[in-house]
Order: sequence, then C-alpha cells, then structure tokens
Amino acid sequence: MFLGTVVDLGASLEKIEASLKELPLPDFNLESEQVSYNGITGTSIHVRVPKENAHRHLKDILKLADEGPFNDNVIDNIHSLFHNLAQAEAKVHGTSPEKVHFHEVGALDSIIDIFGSAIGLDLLNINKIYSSPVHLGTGFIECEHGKIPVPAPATLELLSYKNVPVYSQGIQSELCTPTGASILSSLADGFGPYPEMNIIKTGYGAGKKQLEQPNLLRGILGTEVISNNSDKDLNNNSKEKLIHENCDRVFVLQANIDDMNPEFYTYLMEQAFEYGALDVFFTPTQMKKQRPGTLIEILSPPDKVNQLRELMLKGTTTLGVRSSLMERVKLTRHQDEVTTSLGKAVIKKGIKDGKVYNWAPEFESVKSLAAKHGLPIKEAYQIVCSEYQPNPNIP
Ligand SMILES: O=C([S-])c1cc(C(=O)S)c[n+]([C@@H]2O[C@H](COP(=O)(O)O)[C@@H](O)[C@H]2O)c1
Ligand code: NI
Repeated sequence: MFLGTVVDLGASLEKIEASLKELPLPDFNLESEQVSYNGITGTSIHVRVPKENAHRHLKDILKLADEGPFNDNVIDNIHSLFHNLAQAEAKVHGTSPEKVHFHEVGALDSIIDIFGSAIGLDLLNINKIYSSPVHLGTGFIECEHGKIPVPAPATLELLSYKNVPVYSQGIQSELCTPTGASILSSLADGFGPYPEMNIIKTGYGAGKKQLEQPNLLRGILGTEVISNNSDKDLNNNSKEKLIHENCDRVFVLQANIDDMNPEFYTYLMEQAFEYGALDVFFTPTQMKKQRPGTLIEILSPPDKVNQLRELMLKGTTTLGVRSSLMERVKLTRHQDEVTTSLGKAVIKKGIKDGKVYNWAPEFESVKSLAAKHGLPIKEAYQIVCSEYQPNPNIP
C-alpha cells in the first residue's frame, strides 16, 4: 500500500522497477492498477515474483541495498527499515537481529515492496514525513505462529520504537502489518495532527482486502508553512527548525545505585552519548541503610529509549530502570559569529517566538581567545560580552 501511495503521488513505477532490476534477484515484474473502493480510486501495485526457497538474513538484505544502484538516502532508509524489523522480530522470538530469518519480510515480494517504497520516496524528494495516529484494526490473523490477535507482536514492538499513537475502531482486520509499522517507525519524523502545510497533491495506495471502509492509504504531499511573522528575518533553515523543534517528548531513564565501581560511570556516560542520549547526569544521593549512592539519569529521544534502557541494565549494577515520558519545550538554538577586539567569538542564543530568551558567548571560543591573548578567562568573557552587538534583523 505504501508503494502504491508513492506511485499515486507521482513516483515513476518504471524508474523504481528499472532500479530494482539492477539487483541480483530472480526475475520479477511490477504492475500498477487503478482500483476503486467505495468510489475512491487508488493505485494498487502487483508484485509478481517466481516461487523461491531463499532464507535471507539481515546481512544479506543490507548487502543487497549497499551494492544496488542507490543513493545514500535510499540506502539509509532501507537499512533503518530492515534493522528495525530485525530488532522487532528478534525481540519477539527471543533471538538476535543477526540470527532472525525474515520469513514473510525476507521473501522476494517484500524486498521489492520495501526497497521500491524507499526508492519511490526518494524520487518524490521528500524531506520530512508525518503520520496520523495509526489505525490498527482488531480480530485475529493466521500466520506461522498460529492464530494470534491483531496487532501482531512485531507490529506492536515496532510501533513502540517511536511511541507511535495508535487506535482501533473495531474493524475486524489487520490494518497495520509489521512492514507498515516498520515504515512508520523508521521513516516518520512525527505523529499526530496535520503539520501546517500547503497541500500540493494527494495520493491513494490501495490494499487488497475488501473492508467496511475504503482500503486505502492516503498520502499528502505538501510544502511547509512558515506562519510565525516575527521569525521572518531568520534564514530558511532556522525557520524550519522553529516549527519542529520547539516542543518534543523525551524519555527520562533513572536508576539509583549504591554498589558500583565509580570507574564505570565515565564509560557508561561515553556509551550513552554514543547511543544517542541527549544528556546524562549523575547526582549524589543518600540511600537506604545510610548508604551514599548515585542517581543516574539519561535523557533519551523516544527512538533510542530501548537501547539506552538496555545499556543501563547491562552496564550498571542496577536491578531496574525507571522511565517516564516528558514533554520538553525548547528554545531554538541560533549561533552568531562576532568580531571583537580579541578576535572572532561565537555567541549562542536561545530564541522563542522571535525573541531572544538567552544568550551567552560559547565557552570554547572564549577559551581560545583567552589562551591566544594570555588573558584570564573571566576577562576575555567580559570583553566578548561587552563588545557583542546583537544584529537587530536576526534575533
Ligand atoms: O510468520 C511470522 S513469524 C509472522 C510473525 C509476525 C510477528 O508479528 S512476529 C507477524 N506475521 C504476519 O505476517 C503477515 C505478513 O506481514 P508483512 O509485514 O510481511 O506484510 C502479517 O499478517 C503479519 O502480522 C507473521
Ligand atoms: Ni515472527
């Protein structure tokens, strides 16, 4: 359905097919058909493949992507889609992502579907993807695990990676499969109401099942609307950031420790930042039995929370990790390079609604000036602050 949607939005199926044909895969063919559900027309893609008995692992599929005629954007998206699928399947089946064999998903038609979707997205030149809350459906499905309730375990696991908002309205069918869940949790930049945008085009990808509602996936192409007039003097990049960066959600992971070798803390912090932590901090505490202890806290983006939680469980002596999801309102960061009597310095600013809420010289740039002139750091800092002339056109 996703491939149908990108094709309906204008991605050329011929180009997608030509790219895919360069891969060392058995011969296949892609056909597009216009179908109508309750009077609404969409594109249905038929992936015709020969019967095969191949068992592919994650590394085989990633190799296919790496060796194909694709640009970095397509390769990154394919990697992220299959990594997430492998991680979810591994978690459900109690194995490792490398050992997972992709039953349905490793099948030729699924590879063509997923690779084709990544190529199609790239052809449409899309910078950001937003998704509505996801309609899961309900009921039961028959698969390799027998009769299991909707949503499938891998679907749920994948949707948890980005805290995807979901709902069900009683339709007795599987409306989001693991492949669909992987596309959303790997590629979407945000979930919820429509972002402010000017609509350019709407496309519909058609599913195969007859449902009580039109079985279509709707994609809307648009350009971002910059609505905040007071921000009109910022350059385009900064404008884009203002819209999307002012509020987000982060996980706070916590554990209290009173029995760990202090040498381990530094390594934990280094690893946490490598895994994508936004911040890591250690606070001295007084714990039960009058033991001095340490409160470890890691701030994590939603898509990194599972890895960071695992890192805390494996890399410390804790027996549990608490987590809470918090809303974070942020100032938009902006940097100015200024010329002072000591030389060039960087001023960092926190901006909201076109106003500067905070500004300060960037420490490293002042440190270099202090060292260059043999000045005490306090003096260099003072000089940069007193000589800084804000640009009235750029808050
Ligand atoms: O056969 C297996 S192992 C299987 C596992 C899971 C898990 O959630 S684990 C799900 N499914 C179902 O297979 C079909 C096809 O899914 P696609 O993502 O390939 O479209 C679907 O019904 C899944 O729920 C199978
Ligand atoms: Ni499975």
